[in-house]
Amino acid sequence: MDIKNVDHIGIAVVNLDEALKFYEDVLGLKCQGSEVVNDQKVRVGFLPVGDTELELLESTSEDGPIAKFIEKNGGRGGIQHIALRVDNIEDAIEEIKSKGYKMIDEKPRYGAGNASIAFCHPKSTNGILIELSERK
Ligand SMILES: C[C@@H](C(=O)O)C(=O)SCCNC(=O)CCNC(=O)[C@H](O)C(C)(C)COP(=O)(O)OP(=O)(O)OC[C@H]1O[C@@H](n2cnc3c(N)ncnc32)[C@H](O)[C@@H]1OP(=O)(O)O
Ligand SMILES: [Co+2]
Repeated sequence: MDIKNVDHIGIAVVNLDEALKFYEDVLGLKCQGSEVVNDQKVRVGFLPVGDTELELLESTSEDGPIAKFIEKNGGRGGIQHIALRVDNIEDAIEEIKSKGYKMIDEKPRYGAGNASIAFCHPKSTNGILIELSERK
């Protein structure tokens, strides 16, 4: 598998606009717009940092993965996943499965900014939720 770089770090936040005050006004990062990804029940804000990005994720639904993460985390946000950029996501999924590890997504799904994404199960990754991301 050819991992290019850390595509982004996914950070769950209770409220995106509120969280951006710290990341923009204090850290001086710039949010390059936001997007609702209905498939994941999230509203996403991207803040580039060098050759990677912080992905701030606010839940758009009480039963989405970000809402569940925040609930289990005592009502606070936190680092929810790390996304690695791959060349060919179908090949990456097949390689992980063929080596006996578990994918949450066995087929690529829509990701923010029109990426193709798939999550590996935390049980297969020593407790980290890893997202594979291929950008066109
Ligand atoms: C927009 C897009 C993009 O980049 O383009 C995104 O990123 S969307 C980002 C949001 N979307 C996603 O996260 C989609 C993929 N995630 C999921 O399918 C789910 O959140 C799971 C990861 C399967 C967890 O589901 P759920 O909380 O219902 O299950 P569960 O409570 O039974 O958890 C199963 C086990 O995984 C662990 N677990 C749960 N969430 C975790 C996380 N974020 N990092 C590490 N471990 C985690 C739990 O502690 C538990 O371990 P124990 O069994 O040991 O207690
Ligand atoms: Co992500």
